[in-house]
Amino acid sequence: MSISGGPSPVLVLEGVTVRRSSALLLDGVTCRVPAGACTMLVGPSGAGKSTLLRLLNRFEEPTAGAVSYQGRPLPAWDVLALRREVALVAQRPVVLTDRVLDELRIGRPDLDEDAAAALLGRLGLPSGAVGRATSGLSGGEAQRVCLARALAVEPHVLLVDEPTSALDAHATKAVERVIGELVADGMTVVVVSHDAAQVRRIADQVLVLEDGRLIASGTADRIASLQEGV
Ligand SMILES: Nc1ncnc2c1ncn2[C@@H]1O[C@H](COP(=O)(O)OP(=O)(O)OP(=O)(O)O)[C@@H](O)[C@H]1O
Repeated sequence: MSISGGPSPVLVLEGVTVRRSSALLLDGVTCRVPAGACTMLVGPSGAGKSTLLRLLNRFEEPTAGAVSYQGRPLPAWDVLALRREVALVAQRPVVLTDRVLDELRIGRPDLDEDAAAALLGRLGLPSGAVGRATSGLSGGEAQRVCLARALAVEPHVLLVDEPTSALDAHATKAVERVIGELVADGMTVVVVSHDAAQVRRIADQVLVLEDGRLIASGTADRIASLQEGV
């Protein structure tokens, strides 16, 4: 149970600052990511959203402050073990193998073809996608293959950076539905989004970043009313 009595935080940031060269990417951010909920990171371009997301599985290191997962500071975790539990899907899809099935087996070599096809189908990809060459995937297809690759490992926490930025409305709906199902099944999901309507549809908690600082947090309704000046 958390100190505040709300849902237990699975990830905690305390006074996190990230400085690269002379740039201040994050400036003293303190926040909690509750377990089994969808937390969304919003804010203008360059606000530090991707940087914050990447801190959560040690693709970035803080210059000051600390991040902990399950009550343990991240440096106390074996980094590969951490990344199996806390999976990140980057904004730009990067495929590493020649075939979609091989891609989904990178972190889960025993994944059978039917399970892989079912996972892709949940994300709105057509049957047959599992047998395709990765070289012919569109940006939106590659984005979903990368999401499926992360889900194949069955992480406890899923970090996704603008997962629907290259998708049409139909595919966006499929991805949002899957995120909702994962959260209903107890997964913790953190999503970076620029889509205010999407935030209202799927966020349990919203963290608003601006110029590297956390300027507001709360439910989607609370954040919407703050932004409307109500
Ligand atoms: N290695 C780096 N060195 C210097 N500046 C950097 C570095 N990495 C990122 N930045 C800058 O830090 C700021 C925050 O970047 P970040 O990618 O976290 O923002 P963001 O909120 O995710 O933006 P967007 O919505 O455009 O994806 C940006 O101004 C970016 O140019």
